[in-house]
Amino acid sequence: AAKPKLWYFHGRGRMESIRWLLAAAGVEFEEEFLETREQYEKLQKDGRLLFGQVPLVEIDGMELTQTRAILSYLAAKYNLHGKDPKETVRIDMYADGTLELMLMVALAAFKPPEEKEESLALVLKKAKTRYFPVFEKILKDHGEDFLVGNKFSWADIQLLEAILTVEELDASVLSDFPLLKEFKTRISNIPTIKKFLQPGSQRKPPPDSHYVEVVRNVLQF
Ligand SMILES: CCCCC[C@H]1O[C@@H](O)C[C@@H]1SC[C@H](NC(=O)CC[C@H](N)C(=O)O)C(=O)NCC(=O)O
Repeated sequence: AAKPKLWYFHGRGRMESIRWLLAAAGVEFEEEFLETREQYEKLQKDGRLLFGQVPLVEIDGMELTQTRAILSYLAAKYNLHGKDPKETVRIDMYADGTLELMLMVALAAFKPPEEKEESLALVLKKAKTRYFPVFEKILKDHGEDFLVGNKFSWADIQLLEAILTVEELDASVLSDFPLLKEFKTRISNIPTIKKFLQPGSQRKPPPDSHYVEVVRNVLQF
């Protein structure tokens, strides 16, 4: 079967969680990077963007947009969702929370310097006081290796992405969360994830000014 093809900017943004999920599932994917307004307008003109927006993922003969919908489809397809609706809703709850935190980081890149610093400080505060304590307690309460059903799921992938992203803001952020530290080591050593964390993988770097400029130019905002 054809490899999934991802259409987005050459940066993290809303697509990075999709890259993480595919990589963790051991699925090879291709990428088309939007660099010009013309590319974006052609996707729109060709009717490939449901609401005129990217991420766009071509997979299984479909053209999928809406990040959460894409992630849910991929989680189900690659057996990274729950075994029943009760497990799936917990995975969705945990993933939704970490996705919100990731989006805050992504959007901060587009703010003027002082606002950006403020936003990232708020991300760190929320990670330390809202999100990470919740996940530390979940791991403590059920004493299992994974967040849900003692089986590796999309929620674990999202949490690792969030931990590594927040550590880029403050390397000591896990000092009060011993179980999250162990979780990070455990999940990072899963072979497909270990490979994605090596240099040269399709994982994208933090946003830089060039990336912000390209996105602004393509989306004209
Ligand atoms: C670091 C880059 C992430 C920040 C920039 C991204 O976040 C968004 O604010 C913009 C981009 S992503 C690009 C943006 N896509 C979305 O907003 C998708 C939202 C959708 N609900 C989803 O979940 O996929 C876009 O196509 N906009 C065109 C426009 O709406 O007319």
